[in-house]
Amino acid sequence: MIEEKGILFVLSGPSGVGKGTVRRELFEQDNELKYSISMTTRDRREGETEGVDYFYKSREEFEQLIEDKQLLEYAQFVNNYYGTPRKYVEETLAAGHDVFLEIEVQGALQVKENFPEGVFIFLFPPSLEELKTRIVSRGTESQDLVLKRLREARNEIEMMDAYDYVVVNDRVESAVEKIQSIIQSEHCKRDRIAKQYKKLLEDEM
Ligand SMILES: Nc1ncnc2c1ncn2[C@@H]1O[C@H](COP(=O)(O)OP(=O)(O)OP(=O)(O)O)[C@@H](O)[C@H]1O
Ligand SMILES: Nc1nc2c(ncn2[C@@H]2O[C@H](COP(=O)(O)O)[C@@H](O)[C@H]2O)c(=O)[nH]1
Repeated sequence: MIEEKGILFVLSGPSGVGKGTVRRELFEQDNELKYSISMTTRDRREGETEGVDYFYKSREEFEQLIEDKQLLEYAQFVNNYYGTPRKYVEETLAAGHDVFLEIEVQGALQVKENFPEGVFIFLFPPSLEELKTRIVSRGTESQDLVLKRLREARNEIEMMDAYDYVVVNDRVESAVEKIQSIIQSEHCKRDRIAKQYKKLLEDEM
């Protein structure tokens, strides 16, 4: 019997490129995908909700999660920890659902080691100038943190080659459309492989 596991999709990209915006729009349109809510030690922003945007943890709680191996991956990004709960991802994939992670690059590379069959998508800004405009106009970070995030952006962009797909977030709708096409084509690809595998098994019997 062929296992019908879900597909793991990972979206990364520099801070402020629009990952959250694109992901929320994608989820408005696709109710089959499951979003993995991350853990973080960063302070809750105005308008964010515990258990919707993140699970907010103290540094001690987060370090305990690391020690207990409850995280699939984790990273320190501009003074805070961020991590993906292992149990949710493994159980949801095993139940046959696709899981969507929105995480930074160091974490995505860890996921790739454990899930090389995952689909890795890098969201790219139309320009570095526009990236700066977006992160500044969001108005959630101090000037100092904006600068740190922009510095990190350059390192993240250098890792873009490790991804399967690069999508430019010029307009939200067109970025969402491109990601939907990627999801559909990955399903077609896996269906085709599963059929070939099934036929191979039948021929052998
Ligand atoms: N295609 C777009 N055109 C113009 N503005 C956009 C676009 N996509 C997102 N934005 C705006 O850019 C800002 C940053 O977007 P968002 O918070 O989604 O980025 P992010 O990549 O999730 O950032 P972070 O990694 O810091 O959480 C927001 O104010 C959002 O409204
Ligand atoms: N490695 C991980 N990175 C994560 C995770 N959840 C979110 N993130 C990324 O962190 C930065 C900053 O996020 P912000 O909400 O403070 O703006 C951004 O790139 C997120 O995608 C995670 O579980 N692991």
